[in-house]
Amino acid sequence: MSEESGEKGAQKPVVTFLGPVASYTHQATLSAFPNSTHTLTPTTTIEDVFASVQSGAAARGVVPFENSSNGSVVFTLDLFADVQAKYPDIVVCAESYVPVQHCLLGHARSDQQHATSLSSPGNAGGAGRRAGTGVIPSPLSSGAVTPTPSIPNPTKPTARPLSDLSRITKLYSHPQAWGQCKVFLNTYLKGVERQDVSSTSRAAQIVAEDESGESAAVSSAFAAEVCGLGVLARGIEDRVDNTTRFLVIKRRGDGRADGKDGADGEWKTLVSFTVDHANPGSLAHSLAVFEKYELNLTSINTRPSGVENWNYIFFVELKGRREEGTLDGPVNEALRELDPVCRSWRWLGSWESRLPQR
Ligand SMILES: O=C(O)C(=O)C[C@]1(C(=O)O)C=C[C@@H](O)C=C1
Repeated sequence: MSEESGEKGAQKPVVTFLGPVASYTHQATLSAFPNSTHTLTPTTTIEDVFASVQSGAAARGVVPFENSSNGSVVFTLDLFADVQAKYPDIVVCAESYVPVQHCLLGHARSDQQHATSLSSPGNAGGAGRRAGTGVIPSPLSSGAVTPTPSIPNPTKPTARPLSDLSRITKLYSHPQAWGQCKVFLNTYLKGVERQDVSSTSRAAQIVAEDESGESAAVSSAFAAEVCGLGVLARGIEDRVDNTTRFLVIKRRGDGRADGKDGADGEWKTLVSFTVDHANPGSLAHSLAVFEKYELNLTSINTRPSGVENWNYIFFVELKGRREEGTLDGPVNEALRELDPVCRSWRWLGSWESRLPQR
């Protein structure tokens, strides 16, 4: 992403992001839009980000799109699907990859309390608050995981608790985070109730407000600092290379794409389309137009169409660029040929790839 997005003038351009502050989305936003040149405004939901950009209240918005181990952020895909036509002008103009290292945050116990709890007979015997749930008491455990039907081949968690977790009865996080920390959570906090909230930093805020000490959040070390929480475990994600891709959105026609014009960098394009499911070959014919113009499809996602059960909207990402305001180039050619073979389609933006080169 470049810093060139947003309007010029006396006022700093507004960039909205999924907040509150200290979310991973905030980190992605800071990496692209410094505070010194932009007004960064947190919103409560991903939909709020779309709404503020669509209305023009914000010049740019930053939303999570996909995680390397847990897949697509379906909330964002559904907003791009835009069944109610609320966000017709939203297009993607940049992307950012952020390494995500999750922590378990809570109220750290005093040394005295901690020592007492670790030496209590309940914990030494593996019982304690979650007796019978198969929880391995921490931090005395071996870190081994018992196979379950959902995890037939478990790996050991790489992280170990830094504090006693036996009093934790409720976990808060964004739903995307659970799937990124399966091994740690199933090992040390199996059976503990999980509450989905709007973001990982919101989870940290809620836990900070709960002085009982019985709740914990899957969130970031940054959020621990901002909310004054302790880090009960660090690096609890299943994979050390856990990374989330964020997209920057803008209104169509609002300035050029946030890349360097004329740069040799690789470009990506996102297109959505629906097909007539009763017509054999309609999906295959739709995909074939991209092959005809040698456009390399790098991903396909589907979501329920929202119109009729068992009908889908397809999202394809491809290598290539459609410049706003032109009708030339292979992406435009392919879209022209897509038109008669699909039911509906929408160009959702072209931007310069920021995928780190290996
Ligand atoms: O930005 C945040 O903190 C979020 O809660 C969102 C989100 C996501 O939806 O992917 C961002 C990064 C992590 O992958 C987990 C959650």
